[in-house]
Amino acid sequence: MQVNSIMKKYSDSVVLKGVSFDFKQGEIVGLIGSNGAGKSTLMKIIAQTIQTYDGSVDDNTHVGYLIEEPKLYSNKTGLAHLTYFSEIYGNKFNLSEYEELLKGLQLSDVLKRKVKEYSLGMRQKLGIVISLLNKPRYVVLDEPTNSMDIETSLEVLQQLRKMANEWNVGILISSHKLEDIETICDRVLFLEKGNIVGEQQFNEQSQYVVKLVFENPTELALFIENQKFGSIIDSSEKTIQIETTAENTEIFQFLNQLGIRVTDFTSEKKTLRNVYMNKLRGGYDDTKYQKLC
Ligand SMILES: Nc1ncnc2c1ncn2[C@@H]1O[C@H](COP(=O)(O)OP(=O)(O)OP(=O)(O)O)[C@@H](O)[C@H]1O
Repeated sequence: MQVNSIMKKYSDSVVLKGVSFDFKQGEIVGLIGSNGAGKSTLMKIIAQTIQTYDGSVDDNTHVGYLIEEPKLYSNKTGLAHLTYFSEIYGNKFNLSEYEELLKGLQLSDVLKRKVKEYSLGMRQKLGIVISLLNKPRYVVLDEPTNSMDIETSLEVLQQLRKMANEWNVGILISSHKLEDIETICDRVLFLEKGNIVGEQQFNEQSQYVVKLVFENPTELALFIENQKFGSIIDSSEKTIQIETTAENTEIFQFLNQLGIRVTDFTSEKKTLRNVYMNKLRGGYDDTKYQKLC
């Protein structure tokens, strides 16, 4: 799917300012950004529930979506919802096709219960299954795990990964739960004030951000000239930061070979939270998260 230069205005306020990106079937792409950044608006445009905007979205004819709360009927059972929504999409609901998914989401045993007896998380999970009923090539999920506990979120994320792999569905998922995004996504887009301001690719290997402080600029220059650990993300007179998959011991051995002793060394696992906070939000202030009462 190709999203081209999307612009959206509400009255005088421009909430999307020319957003472009693409994503493939089978790929899971995360969308993160502050409150009001424009994530839901962008997702509604892709899902075609908003139709007035500038720009274009190619290949969005087979899109399933769950944006905000799922629209459910409290007096109807889960099964009745699946039958009803399948019919809306012109299909007959075939339980065997969705059995594994429903089981994986712990919904099989509650399908005959009325939705008014469902917890928030169960409703959300039913909404996810409904979004998959029209055999979509792409699914857009706006904060699908926001009302779920850690274990339930993980169950859902596992099932979404399976859907992406086995049904070749491309998934665009937004969340403020960065750990969820990090667990499931192949790639993450950062949306701020209506613009995509960054992108992060995930690979299998752990990445570290290593900071080294040298005794003098000459030693720093010697290190830069010879190092093959990874890309340099920042450097000053005696300090350097690199992104690397190397373990600390490998770096120390290398420094020994060069005859260099550093005056400080820190290594931090690169998480989505520290990339997001450091690069895009001007730093991560840990003190804000100290006990507040
Ligand atoms: N129907 C609407 N009419 C007017 N303004 C709207 C409408 N829907 C959204 N907005 C405004 O558009 C901006 C983007 O909202 P949107 O819901 O897309 O952000 P978001 O990134 O999904 O936020 P959140 O993380 O809080 O869900 C906000 O300033 C919001 O107030």
